[in-house]
Amino acid sequence: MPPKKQVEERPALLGRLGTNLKVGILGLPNVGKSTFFNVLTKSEAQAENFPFCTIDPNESRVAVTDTRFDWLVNHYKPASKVPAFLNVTDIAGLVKGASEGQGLGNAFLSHVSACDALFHLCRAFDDDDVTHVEGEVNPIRDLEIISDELFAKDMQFVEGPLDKVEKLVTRANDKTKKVEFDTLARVKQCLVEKKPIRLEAWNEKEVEVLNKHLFLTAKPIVYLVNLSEKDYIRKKNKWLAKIKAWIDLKDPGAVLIPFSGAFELKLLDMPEDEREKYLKEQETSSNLDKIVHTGYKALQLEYFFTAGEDEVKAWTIQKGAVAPKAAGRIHTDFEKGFIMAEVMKVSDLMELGDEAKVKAAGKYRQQGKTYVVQDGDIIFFKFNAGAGLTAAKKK
Ligand SMILES: Nc1ncnc2c1ncn2[C@@H]1O[C@H](COP(=O)(O)OP(=O)(O)OP(=O)(O)O)[C@@H](O)[C@H]1O
Ligand SMILES: [Mg+2]
Repeated sequence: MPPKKQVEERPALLGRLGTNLKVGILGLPNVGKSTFFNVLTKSEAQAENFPFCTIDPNESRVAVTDTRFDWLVNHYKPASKVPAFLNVTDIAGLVKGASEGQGLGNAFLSHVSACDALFHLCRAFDDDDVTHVEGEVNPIRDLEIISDELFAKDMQFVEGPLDKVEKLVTRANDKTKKVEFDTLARVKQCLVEKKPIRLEAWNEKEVEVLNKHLFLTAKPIVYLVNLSEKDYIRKKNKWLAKIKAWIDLKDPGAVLIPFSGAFELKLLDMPEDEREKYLKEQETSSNLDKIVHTGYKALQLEYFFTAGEDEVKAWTIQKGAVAPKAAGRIHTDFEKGFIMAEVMKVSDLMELGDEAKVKAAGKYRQQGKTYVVQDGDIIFFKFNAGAGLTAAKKK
């Protein structure tokens, strides 16, 4: 007998389609979420020492720093420069029982649902003046509380659709719903086992089903630990190793980044020269850039550049986007009339010094419709705008 045809295991992206994705800040009340949001996005959301200070979500965006972008700006000296941005949402604190309506309950969870990845912020700083809703500081317990609420909410989400599709498959013998039924049944099994949906391997058809539901435990998480300034500078805190062990066990592969709201607030208030002197003295640096990069990556976003004397710009795309899709970011006509993409790597340009040398080295390539755009490509699109061949102006 010939071997059974295997289901194609192509990696497919879990989550919403599009480039306007956002990271939400998740955590118990009063752990420093708004403080983090403010120092990150230079905003002035209310961040005071009382639980449920934030009720409605605050949204802002922060530029993604990139030395390659800076190099291009320095090289082309363009009239306009536009980096990539990370969209960030500060959400209300979640408490034990939120999935049953405690605290802000379901309103809160719908704010989480509207985000595509999460910064899970937990508190590891001691300060008797800052109220902890659970009494004393214990980030492991806090991580468990939040994680349990997300599992509980997903269980509520899956039960209705699973029930409905189960009836169609088992009673009405509707074969077209089989994949949906199997997928949702596996979702339920994951939740029973307390395995986040994001950790399970799904094929493309299953991902399609999952993306209709956008479960909370399907969203990637970056763990941030809010430390006192002193602990952040000395890179020591009694909870860090325990938190790392918890993540390795419950969410293997996820990233942990230490952070300090108090330290970042202090930096923000300093004039630049003073800040530099202080950082040198303390032999430390801010982790905000690293957090932004990690959040952007968690959203499965990347960018290509267009670069010229008019403009240097980073265009956000979803990982794995093919050239016409990327062209469509600039203008829908670029996608519709796509002919080819002329591509060079920013690393080649930086290494060789200018475009002519990149061309001479054979590293300026023409790519067709199936080309998967790579992070850091510099692209010049050619497209047909109906009345004949037009080259997209280098912007
Ligand atoms: N690393 C830190 N060390 C000491 N105090 C901090 C630190 N980070 C934040 N705080 C303080 O903790 C208090 C609560 O902060 P914040 O309002 O940012 O929390 P929140 O998580 O947004 O709360 P809520 O859920 O109520 O909106 C504030 O007084 C803030 O200054
Ligand atoms: Mg807040």
